[in-house]
Amino acid sequence: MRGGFYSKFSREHDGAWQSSLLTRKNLRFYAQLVATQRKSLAIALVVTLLHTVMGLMPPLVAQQMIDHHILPGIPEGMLLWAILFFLLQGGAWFFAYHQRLLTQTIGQRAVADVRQQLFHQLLHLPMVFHEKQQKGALTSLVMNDVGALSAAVTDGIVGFISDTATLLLMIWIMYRLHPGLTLWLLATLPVVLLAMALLGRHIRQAFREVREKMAALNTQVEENFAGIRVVQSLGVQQQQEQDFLDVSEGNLQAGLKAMVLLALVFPLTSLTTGTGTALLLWYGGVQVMTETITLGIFVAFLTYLRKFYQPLRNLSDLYNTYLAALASLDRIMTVLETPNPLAVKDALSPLPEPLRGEVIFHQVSFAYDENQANVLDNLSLVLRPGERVGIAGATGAGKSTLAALLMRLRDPSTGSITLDGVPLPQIPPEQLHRFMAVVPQQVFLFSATVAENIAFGRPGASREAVEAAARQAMAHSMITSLPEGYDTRLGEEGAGLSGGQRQLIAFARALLKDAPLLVLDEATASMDVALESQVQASLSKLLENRSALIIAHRLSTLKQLDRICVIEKGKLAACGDHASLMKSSLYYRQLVESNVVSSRPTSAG
Ligand SMILES: Nc1ncnc2c1ncn2[C@@H]1O[C@H](COP(=O)(O)OP(=O)(O)OP(=O)(O)O)[C@@H](O)[C@H]1O
Repeated sequence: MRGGFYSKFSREHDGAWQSSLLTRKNLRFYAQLVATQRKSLAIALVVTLLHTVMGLMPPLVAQQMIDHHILPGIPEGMLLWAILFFLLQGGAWFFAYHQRLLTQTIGQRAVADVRQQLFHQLLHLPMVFHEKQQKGALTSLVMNDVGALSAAVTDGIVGFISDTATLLLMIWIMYRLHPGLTLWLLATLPVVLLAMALLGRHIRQAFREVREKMAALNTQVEENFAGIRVVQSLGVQQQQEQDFLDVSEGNLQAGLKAMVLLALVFPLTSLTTGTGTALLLWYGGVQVMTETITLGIFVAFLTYLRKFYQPLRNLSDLYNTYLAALASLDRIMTVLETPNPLAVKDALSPLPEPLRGEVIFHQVSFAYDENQANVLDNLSLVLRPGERVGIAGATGAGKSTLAALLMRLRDPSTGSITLDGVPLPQIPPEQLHRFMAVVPQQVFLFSATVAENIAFGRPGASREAVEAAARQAMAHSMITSLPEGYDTRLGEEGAGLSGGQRQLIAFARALLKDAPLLVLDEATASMDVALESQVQASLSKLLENRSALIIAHRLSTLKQLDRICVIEKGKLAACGDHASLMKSSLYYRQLVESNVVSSRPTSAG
């Protein structure tokens, strides 16, 4: 229940994080992120430079006041200098405020864009991708990793320029004031940089560990809640709690380690500022006494010194933030760049409307994994327009897989499936999915109202349309008996409804979609006998003017259909109506005799 996708990415990344700091790929991605906001970025940069310059002027004004007015005792003009000091300081604050607003806006917009891109990609990546991922890790990717990227984009670009400019300008001003004193101060720099680099490295590692543990914790929480029925019914809460405690402890320890290291940053900076100040007081003080420098210059230096280490610390923080983001960026890029084998292949050829609706499976073979045996084997089947075809077969014969291929949740390994002569991969997905409505074996309902769940396949459908579909699906009386009828809010994954009730809602959902082809995969399997009989009775009406592919075990369902096709171990064994199959297909006869295809109410679907 742990690690998986997320930690896999972390491990892959471990050896690479230092070298991949500024790869062209990463830079291109950052550039793309802010490409739509070039104007805001340019304004932010101008504002940043104004803030930098204005912020560094006041000590020079103070120096002028001390050296040219206070020490010689000339009060005239002092007020003007004081006003200038105030204006510069006020201007610096004004621009600092706007710089923050602008950079936050740019960063948050960029992050919202990435989140959107990721969500889009994840919604479109094929089942084979999702089956290999843990939901918690994907949630962590969309939330935490994108969040880590946010800091790098928000503070990164403008922050880097602002701090570098501040540092360089400050050194230049100080050098102009007194080169000797400046070089004296700069001499302390290598020690400070080395200390910061060493500490930074450990902090980065600690934070990476925190994020990995967090992802594992996320996965564990999500899986336990998603599988709460299993956990409770097996009575394994204690074991799960213990597992949680272990991961949580790991997370705590990693967090504490990171905090201890972070706590060292402030004393370290204070120590370096203190050392610098002590040196300046001693060396600079002597210079003042020997009149090598003026008191004004000395005071200006002291003021600059207080500001000197801040941009350095910012740059080091920024470096950490960027590296932290890099680990996330890697994971995000890997998902964004995962090729989608189900993507529309060649040039799209929108089907001429109205569709005839002929579906042809031509020599279709399919295996879930390259190394596994074919689940469908050279299967050819034609669904004529308006035809209702039943699919029968033993458990595991490949019936649901056939439906999944038709819905293009997966593509055949070999062979093709065409709709009106056009291969499915060339049909725009919206058009393909408008063509069919599905009632799957395992119904998924969202934590929304019953009405919203029914309207899921046709957003914006009116309440009347929703109710009409529910009536058609025999779901109306069940829904009106719920506490708030159609407005009853369901729990996550439809909690609060029985399996049969969920299937009724899925039926209504499919009918509201009003698609020309209805795919039912054991759609009545969870209903009780009475309800199922009602749905059965109205099935032929439901199927009026529609083609249908109906996977069923129930003889009464299959008998209503135009044709029954029997699948035996992934191969098409026979097709025909019930009577002819009983005569011609030994396998079908066996299915009926062994009650796999059954008229008894206990059988599924
Ligand atoms: N996601 C998957 N990954 C790997 N193998 C799978 C997957 N889904 C199904 N299979 C395998 O493919 C085979 C056919 O499964 P499928 O669900 O199509 O059978 P079915 O005929 O619909 O069975 P049932 O009547 O029990 O629903 C089974 O052996 C099953 O184990």
